[in-house]
Amino acid sequence: MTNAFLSPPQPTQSRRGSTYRNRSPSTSSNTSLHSRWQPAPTSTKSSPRSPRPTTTITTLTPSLSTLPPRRKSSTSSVVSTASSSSTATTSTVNTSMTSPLSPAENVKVVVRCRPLTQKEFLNKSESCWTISREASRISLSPHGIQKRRETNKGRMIEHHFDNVFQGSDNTDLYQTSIHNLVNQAMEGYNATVFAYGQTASGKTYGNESEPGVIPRAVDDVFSYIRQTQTKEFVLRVSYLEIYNETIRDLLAPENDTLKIHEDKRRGIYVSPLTEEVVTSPVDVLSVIQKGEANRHISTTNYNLHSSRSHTIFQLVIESRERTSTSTALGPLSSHRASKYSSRVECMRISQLSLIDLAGSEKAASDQERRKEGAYINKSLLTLGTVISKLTESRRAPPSHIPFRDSKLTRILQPSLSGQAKVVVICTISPTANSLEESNNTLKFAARVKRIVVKAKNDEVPNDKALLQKYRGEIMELRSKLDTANNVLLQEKEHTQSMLSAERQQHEQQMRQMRLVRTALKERIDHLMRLILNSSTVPMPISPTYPNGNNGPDPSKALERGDSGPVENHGDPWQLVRELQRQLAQVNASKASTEKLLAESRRRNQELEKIVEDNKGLADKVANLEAELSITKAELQVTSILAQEGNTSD
Ligand SMILES: Nc1ncnc2c1ncn2[C@@H]1O[C@H](COP(=O)(O)OP(=O)(O)OP(=O)(O)O)[C@@H](O)[C@H]1O
Repeated sequence: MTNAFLSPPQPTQSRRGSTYRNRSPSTSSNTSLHSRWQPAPTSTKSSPRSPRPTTTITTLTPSLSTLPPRRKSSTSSVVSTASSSSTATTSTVNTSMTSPLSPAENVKVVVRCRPLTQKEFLNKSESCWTISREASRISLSPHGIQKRRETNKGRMIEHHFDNVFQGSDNTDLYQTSIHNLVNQAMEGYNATVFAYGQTASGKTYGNESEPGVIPRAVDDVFSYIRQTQTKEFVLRVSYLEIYNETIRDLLAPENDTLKIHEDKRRGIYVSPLTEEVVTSPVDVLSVIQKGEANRHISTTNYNLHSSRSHTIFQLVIESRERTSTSTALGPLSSHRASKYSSRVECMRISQLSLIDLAGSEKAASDQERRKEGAYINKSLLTLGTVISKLTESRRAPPSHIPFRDSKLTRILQPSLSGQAKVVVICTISPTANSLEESNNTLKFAARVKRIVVKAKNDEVPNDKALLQKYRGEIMELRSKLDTANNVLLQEKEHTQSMLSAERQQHEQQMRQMRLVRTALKERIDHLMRLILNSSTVPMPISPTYPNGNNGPDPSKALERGDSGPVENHGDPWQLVRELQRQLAQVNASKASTEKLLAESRRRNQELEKIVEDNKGLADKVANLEAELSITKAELQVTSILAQEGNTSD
C-alpha cells in the first residue's frame, strides 16, 4: 500500500491474500470481493473471536441527486419521516431547517424482522409481525396480537419507518438504505450506520453475511473512486471494540492505552489508534478480518456467535480535485506567484463509521456472560437515555445529555449530535419470546427517527496546497522585495549624489562666507582703530621734534594710506556701517545655508527609514520560509509514517 491518493482506476492488489468469512453464494455482481467472504468455522469460545459468519455495521451517505421519490412519513409518533432517502427528504418539521448547502434531515431508520430460524420453525413458532414493504409499515400479526392479549398487553402496535424488511436478502436492504449514504461519505459527508437490536436478532447477519452491508459498502467505495475521474482519494481504516467499557484496538490488541479525546480541530476521537492506509477492497477486507479475529465473540444462551462488544469500523476518506499543481519551488514569475497565492487547493475529509452494537439480552446463565451482558445492557440503556434526551421537546432548552455515561455514547456523540448522516438498522426477532424486546426496539427506532441531523461537507486546506500557497506567497514577496530594493537603491544613489553635491556647494559657500566675514571684520577693526576718542588718544609726552616739528600729522598719515587698507578716504563711520551691513548679509546667508544642510540631513534620515522598512519585508520572507520548512517537515513525517504503516503490513 502506498500513501498516495487513489485515482481511478485503481488496480486491485491482494497483498494480504485475505479470506474473509463468506456466507452463502454471493448474490452480488461484485464477485471479486464477495467470493472471498468465506464461511467461518463455528467458534464457541469467548475472546478473541475467530472468524464467524456474521458481523457488524455499516455507515454511508446518499446523494441529493440520487434520492428516490419521497415515500411516506413515519408514523410513529410525532415526527414525520423524512422518508425514503437518507438525504434530502425532509419532513415538515425539517423544512424550516434546511439549507441548500447542508439540508437538515432526520436520522434514517430501517427495520428488519429476521425469518424464523430452523430451531424456531421446528418448535412451531410463528412470526408475531406483519411487514408491508410497500407501505414501510410494521405491525403486529394476528399471532402477535393474540400473544399480547394473553399477557394483558393487548394494544395494537404499528410503526412506519423509512424502510421495513423481512427475510434474508441483504441486497434490497443495502441498495435502498445504505448505497446512497456510502456515496455521500465519498462526497465528503461524515456518515454513520449502526445496527441495533436484541441479541440474535440479525445485526451481524445484516452487516456481514450473504454478503452484508460492510463488503457491499467497501465495493461501493472503490466503484465510486473508479467512476470519479476528477478526484483523487486517500483511504485509511481503523477498527476498535468497546468491551466491558474498555476500548481495544482490534488492529493492535496489545495497545491498551486507548482513550477518548476531544479537541476543537479533530472533535471527539480515540487515540492512539492504529490506522492503515488501504488501496483496494482486498486491503480493507483483510483489515476487517484481522480485527474480527481479535474481537470478543462467545456462545450465549441466545446466540451461538454472540458479539460481546460494540465494534466501530471506520473508513477515513480524504479527497481532493485532481490538479496538476506543481510542488517544485523553482523560480516563478511574480505573475505566476500571485496566481498561486490566490488559489488555495483544499481537500475534504470524511468518515464512514460502521458500528456493530452488541445486542441487549436477558440475564445469562454463565457468570462471565452475565458480566458482559451487564456492561452491554448498561451502555445500551445510556444510548436509549441519550436519544430520549435528544428528542425531548424541541421548544424546551435541552437538558443535560449524558454522552459521557458510556464510552459508546461518547464516541457516537458527534453522529448523534447531528454532525453526520446516520442510518440505523434496527433488527427484531419474529417469535413471541422476543415480543416485548422487539416492541422496545421499535420504540427505540421511533425515537431515533426523531433526531435531526445536519451534516457538514466542509473543505479543509490541503497541507500540500498550504505548502504551495506559502511558496506562492514567498515568491510574490521576494519579487516585491527585489523590485523595491532596486527602486530604493536607485533612489538612494540619486539622492545621495544630489545631497553630496548640495553639501559640497554649501560647504564651499560657507568657506567663502567665512573668508569674506573675516576680511570684513579685519577691515572694521582696522577702521575702528583709526577712530580716536578720549580713551584711545595717548597722553602727550613733551614731544621734542627737531626743527620745532610737532611730530607726524595724523591726517597726513591717513592721506598717505600708511595706516592699512583704506580704500575710501571719506567718512570712516560710513565705511564701518557699510561693512557691518555686509557682515549681516553674510550672517543671514550662513543661516540659510545651515537650514539647507539641516533639510539635507532630514531627507537622508527619511531615506534610511525607507531602507529600514525594506528590511521588515525581508524578515517577513524569512518567516514565511521558516513556516514553509516546518510544513515540509510535517509532510515528510506524515509520509514516513504512512510508509512505515505500509511496510509493517
Ligand atoms: N435475516 C436473516 N436471515 C437469515 N438468518 C438470519 C437473519 N438474521 C439473523 N439470522 C441468523 O440468526 C442468528 C443470529 O443472528 P446474528 O448473530 O446476526 O444476531 P446478532 O443480532 O448479531 O446477535 P448478537 O447481538 O448476540 O451478536 C444467526 O445464526 C444468523 O445467521
